[in-house]
Amino acid sequence: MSTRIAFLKGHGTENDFVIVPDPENTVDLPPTAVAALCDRRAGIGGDGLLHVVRSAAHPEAAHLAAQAEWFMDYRNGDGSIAEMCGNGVRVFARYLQRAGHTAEGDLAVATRGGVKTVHLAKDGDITVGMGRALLPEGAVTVSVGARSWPARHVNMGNPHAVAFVGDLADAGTLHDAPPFTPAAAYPDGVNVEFVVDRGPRHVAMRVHERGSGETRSCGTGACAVAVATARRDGADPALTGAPATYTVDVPGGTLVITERPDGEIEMTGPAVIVAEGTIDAEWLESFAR
Ligand SMILES: N[C@@H](CCC[C@H](N)C(=O)O)C(=O)O
Repeated sequence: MSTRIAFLKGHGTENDFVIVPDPENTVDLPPTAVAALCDRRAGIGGDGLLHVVRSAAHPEAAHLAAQAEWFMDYRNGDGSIAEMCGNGVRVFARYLQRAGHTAEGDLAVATRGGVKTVHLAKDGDITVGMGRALLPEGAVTVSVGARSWPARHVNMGNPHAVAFVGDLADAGTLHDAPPFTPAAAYPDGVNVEFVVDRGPRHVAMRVHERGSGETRSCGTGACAVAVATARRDGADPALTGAPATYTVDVPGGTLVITERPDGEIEMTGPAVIVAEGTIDAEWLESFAR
């Protein structure tokens, strides 16, 4: 009988993840294996994968072990690595709570984008301290077909380009990554958000994610959108001295983002575990080389 590897499936506002609990970092997960697991027809299916590892057992996180017991080794659906995943970190925390590794209250999670503090309510939404946004200078233009819009750079640990459009349908099918001018603006790729207004401090977005394609939500993207919208609205908390809270609708639900005058950003949203099972290790190993 072949060995089996545990997995779970979860989502946050329908940004969905394969979760692989691997406390001692013994499961080989090269990009080909991650892409196979995330394949929606031939695998389990997901926008990305959450590899749950003790920080002390992972070479990229061992230096953070004193601050955070667990490391979110996040991978995009194509197997590429990203610095941070805002929906993923909530689902990661929900898994740790369900597995009995943490209780309600505050939990520190190590990510490639630094240590994040997650606040878990018993059954309710989860709030994450997402850190500060960086707003690099410079302009880019994002295009869909013959139309183009200026986009704002916002870095949430990972790169985002935020474009305000007249209608979310303007983004088209988003089957492919929208092109940029200048083309070399994002040598490591970028997540692109298209945004419309819904009301006072209330926007809606669609996103094309680096490494995953169009997804139904992106937590870091929603934070980038809230930050870019606050600057557009003249509501930059560093200038007004008042927190700015935005409701961001995504195709898979709603996220609430608050930026404080010190620049710290909090995101609140749901996180749900929907299934668990086992992966055939022989099948997975067939993608390892
Ligand atoms: N969906 C995530 C972001 C995942 C990483 C992104 N695709 C990247 O490559 O930067 C989120 O909820 O933040």
